[in-house]
Amino acid sequence: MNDITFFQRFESDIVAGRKTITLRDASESHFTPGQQLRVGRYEDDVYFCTIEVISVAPVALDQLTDEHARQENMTLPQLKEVIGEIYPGLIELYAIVFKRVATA
Ligand SMILES: CC(=O)Nc1ccn([C@H]2C[C@H](O)[C@@H](CO)O2)c(=O)n1
Repeated sequence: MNDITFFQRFESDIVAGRKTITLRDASESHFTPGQQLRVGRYEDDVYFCTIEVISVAPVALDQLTDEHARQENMTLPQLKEVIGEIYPGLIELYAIVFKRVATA
């Protein structure tokens, strides 16, 4: 059983440590620092790594910076486009900072 999923297209960035943050809605804001999460692919729920949560903090869409984008391994326009596709109309997000601690 996985604790969180990511779209398959982000798997290689997470495993390589290039993606160290994810922006989620309130339904996934309950994770706590120090918690280790089994990570699966959204499309098939296949486990691919374990991450440790470093921090969870609210962030508004218009407060996103180039630093958030860098941690996502994207540009800021790319990040805002992705968020708009996943969470249309959502303004209040939660930034989950993490590190990968194990791979499948
Ligand atoms: C079900 C669901 O919401 N799955 C998600 C949500 C977000 N992501 C990724 C996409 C971006 O890189 C960031 C910011 O939302 O997190 C995801 O992979 N899967």
